[in-house]
Amino acid sequence: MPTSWADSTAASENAAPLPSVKTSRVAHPSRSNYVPPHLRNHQHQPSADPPVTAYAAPGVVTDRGILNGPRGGPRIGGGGYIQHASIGGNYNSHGPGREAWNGRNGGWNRSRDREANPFENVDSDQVTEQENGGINFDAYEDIPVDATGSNVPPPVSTFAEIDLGEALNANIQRCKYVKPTPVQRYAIPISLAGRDLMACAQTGSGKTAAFCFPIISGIMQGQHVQRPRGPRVAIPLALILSPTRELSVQIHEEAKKFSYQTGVRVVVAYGGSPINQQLRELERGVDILVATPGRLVDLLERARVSLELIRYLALDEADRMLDMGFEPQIRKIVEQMGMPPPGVRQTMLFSATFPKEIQRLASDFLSNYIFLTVGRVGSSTDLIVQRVEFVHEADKRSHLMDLLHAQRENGSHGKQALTLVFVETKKGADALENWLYMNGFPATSIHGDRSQQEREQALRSFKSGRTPILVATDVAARGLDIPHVGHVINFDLPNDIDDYVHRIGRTGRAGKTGLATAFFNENNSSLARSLSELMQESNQEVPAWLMHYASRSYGGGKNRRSGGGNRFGGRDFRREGSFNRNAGYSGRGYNNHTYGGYPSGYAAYGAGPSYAMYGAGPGYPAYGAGVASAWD
Ligand SMILES: Nc1ncnc2c1ncn2[C@@H]1O[C@H](COP(=O)(O)OP(=O)(O)OP(=O)(O)O)[C@@H](O)[C@H]1O
Repeated sequence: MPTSWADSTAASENAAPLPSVKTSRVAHPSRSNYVPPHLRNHQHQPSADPPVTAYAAPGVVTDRGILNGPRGGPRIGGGGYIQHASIGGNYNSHGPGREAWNGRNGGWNRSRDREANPFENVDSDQVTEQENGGINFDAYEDIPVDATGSNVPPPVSTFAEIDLGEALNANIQRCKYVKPTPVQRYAIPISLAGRDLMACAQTGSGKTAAFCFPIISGIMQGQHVQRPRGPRVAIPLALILSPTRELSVQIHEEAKKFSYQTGVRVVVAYGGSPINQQLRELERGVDILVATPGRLVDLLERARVSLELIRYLALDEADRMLDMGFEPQIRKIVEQMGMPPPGVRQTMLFSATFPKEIQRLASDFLSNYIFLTVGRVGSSTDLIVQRVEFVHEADKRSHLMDLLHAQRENGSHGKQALTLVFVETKKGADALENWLYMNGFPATSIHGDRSQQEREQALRSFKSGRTPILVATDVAARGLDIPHVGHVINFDLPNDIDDYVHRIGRTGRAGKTGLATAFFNENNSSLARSLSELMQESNQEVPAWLMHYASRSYGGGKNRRSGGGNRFGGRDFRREGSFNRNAGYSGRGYNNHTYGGYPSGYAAYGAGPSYAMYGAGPGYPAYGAGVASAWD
């Protein structure tokens, strides 16, 4: 377990063993005040978020109100964030061509629109934290990095080494990003060189900026074709797709920060919220469209968006996007709606997990791409302390209660430390939220049966700390970057180990430490092997009983880790002899660069022998051509 990157404040909430449990239970709230979940949404007035409520406040708080609190307490309603809109200053134009296409075409009508300053809303705790140290990059120095493909552009060590444009650099500073994270160091130069990319890097390691920066910079500096001015058709230059609405909202917020005063306009479109509002935003011009697939297909079918000038396509959580549920929609968007083909557009796929079969599907969307892994593919970060406890189904609730009481008594659930509890089903989420409430724990929930308004409200309430427990289905498993999540509890374990990786990745982000607890029982036997492998790879203590289960289990069809072994290296599926789609992928010119713990100065590039190994870090053996990956 390495030292924490950043999070000295979280020291109390991570590695220390959970203390002895429960003493007293909180008195049940008065039933007369109890409002069941399905009715809670209808009785509140919009208001701004009140101050964070102490965890054991006398009133039990849900995301929609204090249910048994004192009279006159803060009312909680469905209102949005308070917007402190201010006027954006000059729109800097960078590089030739920017004015040419923006002023007259599909771009932003600057004279009419004033750009709100997205940095004015940044929560002050976050800023202070970042100013006080941000990421401890020392923890990254020996992270193994592997890049396969032809002529891999060299990485950078600082943002200053790359020409991202003055306005974007100013925003990077406003974000307090002092230097690029490892995935950014490699991915940004690759993308700026115009190359397609499939990138796999650990949760919370800064992938959003890794694909946003090159897109924004490219649009700022690019000579783009003039966009015809259709009456009502939006013609973006870049499309960023993500699997969930909340993640699209988050990417949009991030991208707006990065593109502040660059002249690049970012719009978001996602399901469950009024389409008319989104259409109005689109009509005002769009350079980068962030969207969920379903809503985008709707907009395309209404002919309100055209993809014919897409220059950049990014798929966040790309493996999820190409997994069974989404693949047909993604294929439709990418292959059948007029988007320029691979090689004409630039395509970037990012995730923390990339199963081999998904890589194969994804390669249809890419041209001569580079496969980049930063850290071990599909691994969790070592900064998350993982515990697995054997808990029978019938004992789960009381065990959860014990954990929460212990947290409370230890003061590790302070003002901002949040707990995310994953369950398998939507009904299960409602039931557990309810039960927590009945036991005096302020909780809210997020799942697919709640309205979008309720989902967003729940997330706000959780982020603000007003309801510091969020019960969630997998809808919250991927991508969400919620500061101060100190503990992720897998009340129900997922069936797929990759889902586990994403779930626990909601803590231990951006260099901070975190704690993940899983309740395991016979029903999870098929996960035992992949879970124990994952834990071993992340230097976690694996209980003997789990090893025992693992030795009896053959892995499930969905547990792609089955096979064991150290999986670093050899995971670009093109390395396997069977892949024959494009002769260029094998043999000459297809090189492998492994940078095991090299902080800078990557000497060898280009025409080395195929699968050459550069600076392999200790413990990360090189896999040559034809060596099977651990997924086999
Ligand atoms: N260069 C940087 N310096 C400091 N902080 C950074 C830097 N890059 C990103 N961050 C911060 O790190 C956090 C995690 O970033 P991000 O959400 O992009 O992670 P991710 O890799 O996409 O995670 P996930 O796999 O869960 O989607 C964010 O709060 C982001 O602001």
